[in-house]
Amino acid sequence: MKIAIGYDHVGYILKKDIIDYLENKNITVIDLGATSTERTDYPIYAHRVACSVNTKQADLGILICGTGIGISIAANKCQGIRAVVCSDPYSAKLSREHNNTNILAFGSRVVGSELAKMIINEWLMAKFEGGRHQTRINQIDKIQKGEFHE
Ligand SMILES: O=C(CO)[C@H](O)[C@H](O)COP(=O)(O)O
Repeated sequence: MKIAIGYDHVGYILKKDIIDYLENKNITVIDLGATSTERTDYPIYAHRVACSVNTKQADLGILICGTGIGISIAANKCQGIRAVVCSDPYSAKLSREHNNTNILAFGSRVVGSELAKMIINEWLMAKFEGGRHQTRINQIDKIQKGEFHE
């Protein structure tokens, strides 16, 4: 399993704990920055991680900014990306089971390291259920392509 991770200057604070956690699970981490706590712009890293997932260089992506909001909004602008911002493990689990999310985002100003790890663990353990949920994902894909009709 390969996971691409991206974060801005605020997410930088949490990134080492998260990368260590993933590597301890024998996951290959593709670190796409940022490179320091110097102020930067989160869409850059959202785009890098989304491209890594879309080109299948990574199986999944993780994004961190201050709240997880901006970086997940940016990722969701990329075709084929279903990014979720989570601050609780239950939502993370359901986001995979029902929504087949391929990017998990969270905020380093919202969750601490231990809660972030619990969220990641639930997200990674969960499996997409398909069936009626696939129908809805197909509808989302069509909305993204401007091809959706009721
Ligand atoms: O959470 C974020 C986006 O949703 C950013 O991390 C946050 O907006 C950065 O703010 P600042 O430039 O003031 O440090």
